Amino acid sequence: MKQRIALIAHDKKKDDMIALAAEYRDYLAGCKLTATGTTGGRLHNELGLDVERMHSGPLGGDLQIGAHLVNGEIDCVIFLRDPMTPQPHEPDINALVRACDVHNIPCATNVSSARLVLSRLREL
Ligand SMILES: O=C(CO)COP(=O)(O)O
Repeated sequence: MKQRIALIAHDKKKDDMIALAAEYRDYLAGCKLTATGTTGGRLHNELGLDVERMHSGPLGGDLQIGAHLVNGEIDCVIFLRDPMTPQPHEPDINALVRACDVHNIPCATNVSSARLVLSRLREL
């Protein structure tokens, strides 16, 4: 079955997300991808990936992804958070990361951990 991966990046981490996704483009193209609105738009426009787009994060996109995850529809979350910038939707961000922990879903929150997770998933 296709791996179902959620991709999310805060604004200052979006270039990192694009570079990361470009590195794993062939693998990701074979996955079922879900993303928050702006992140998903860039992944589609710049890398041609087929991505199901939720609302933008500040408008509830993290919560939508969290709901999919709770329903058992997400296998892995790559969430490049910006630890240096306060976010208006901090409670939503925490809720998504918490949902990953509650449901034991891998959640990579920086590029190094994302590379480890994606490299391993690619081998499965
Ligand atoms: O804010 C975000 C995650 O918390 C990301 O949302 P966007 O991808 O819409 O910028």
